[in-house]
Amino acid sequence: MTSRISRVEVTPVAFADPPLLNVVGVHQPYALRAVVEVHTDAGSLGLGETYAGELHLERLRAVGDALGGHDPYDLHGLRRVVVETLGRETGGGSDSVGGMLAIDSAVDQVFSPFEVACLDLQGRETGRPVADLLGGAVRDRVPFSGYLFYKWAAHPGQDADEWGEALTPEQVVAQARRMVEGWGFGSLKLKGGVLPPEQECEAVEALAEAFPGVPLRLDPNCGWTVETSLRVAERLGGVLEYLEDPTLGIEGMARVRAGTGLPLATNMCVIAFEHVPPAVREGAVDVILSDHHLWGGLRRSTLLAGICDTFGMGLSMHSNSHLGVSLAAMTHLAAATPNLTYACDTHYPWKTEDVVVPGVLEFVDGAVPVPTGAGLGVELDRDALGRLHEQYLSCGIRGRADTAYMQSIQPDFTPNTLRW
Ligand SMILES: O=C([O-])C(=O)C[C@H](O)[C@@H](O)C(=O)[O-]
Repeated sequence: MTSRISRVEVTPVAFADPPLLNVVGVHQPYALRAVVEVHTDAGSLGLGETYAGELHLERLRAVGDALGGHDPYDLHGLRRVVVETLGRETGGGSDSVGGMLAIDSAVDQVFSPFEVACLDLQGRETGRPVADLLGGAVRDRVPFSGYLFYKWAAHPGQDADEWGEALTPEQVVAQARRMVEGWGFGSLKLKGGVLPPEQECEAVEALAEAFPGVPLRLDPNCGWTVETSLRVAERLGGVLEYLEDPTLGIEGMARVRAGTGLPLATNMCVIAFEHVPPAVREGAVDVILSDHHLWGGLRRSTLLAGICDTFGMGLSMHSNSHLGVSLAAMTHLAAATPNLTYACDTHYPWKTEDVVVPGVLEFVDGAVPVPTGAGLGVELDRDALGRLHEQYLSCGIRGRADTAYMQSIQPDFTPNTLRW
């Protein structure tokens, strides 16, 4: 008998997050995620993880309510349920709302954790890892990049965290050393857009000197004008493997790319399939950072990989603060993506709490061995899930607000987008 979805649980959680600085402000003391559980009448379970802003949670719950009786192997039907449910909610009708990027991208973001959960469930029922359901693993370990941030020593009113302050090139190098020694990362990415570009160039040059031969990336999240981007590209041309989102928009990125031989990467001007044709036409980017949370799940991310292959573009992977269910999904996806040409981003080393039972997702030489168990290969730690849910209820944070949080500390702060 075919199993049917009998129950969906959506549990928002909050986990401690250090004061990591970026172009729009600083991370709040807690990052939010939602854990999605899909249960069937046959007693099977599948897990997904996603963002946990309030509107997103509402949408997840609405879809969860609509999924009773659905076949967890029918992923096209699952997408139809998401489209119909969100369409009802917004007054829009179907997936072909074209130019309405907001609803298109909401469909992808809401669909993603349910698709991951259904694939996890299918894998558990068939005894196969999720990578096998995506075409099979082409690698048994997935390399990740050490993700460096400028940061304060502590959130206001708290004791210094174990990482300490990182505002100078020396402190950034010390942070990198800790990442490399602790996790074995073989490439490093610095989140920029925080300090004037000359200072960020000095930090990258210090990294190059401290870690000769290690591929480096700098990502100012559109903090710079085209002219500044070109100046930085010239200065760091011999040091970076790619420069990520130096400036705003497809047109701006195309102008930078026309003036430099340094590869340009993005997770900001190409974040949906409809952005690919103009980006290709304009010659805006060399590398796309995929993200299954944003691009509509694991199978659509493999579609994106095919498109990158077709157009000779490189493929890397983006991350936001996340927990173990997401890391497992990212790892299976990367394992089953032959043309993943760069080490993936991950925020994982920055978290001190998780919802999965430890032991499966251990970094070895900067890579995560692909879990070999059925499905995603990770199990929920129900005590931890309960604890982090309580933390969500008590922390008062209900959405990501890096700028507002920064302004509560530095009232005259405005985002650094195109500042320099
Ligand atoms: O590569 C990126 O743009 C990111 O990783 C986005 C994240 O939100 C990052 O900026 C952060 O965690 O502050």
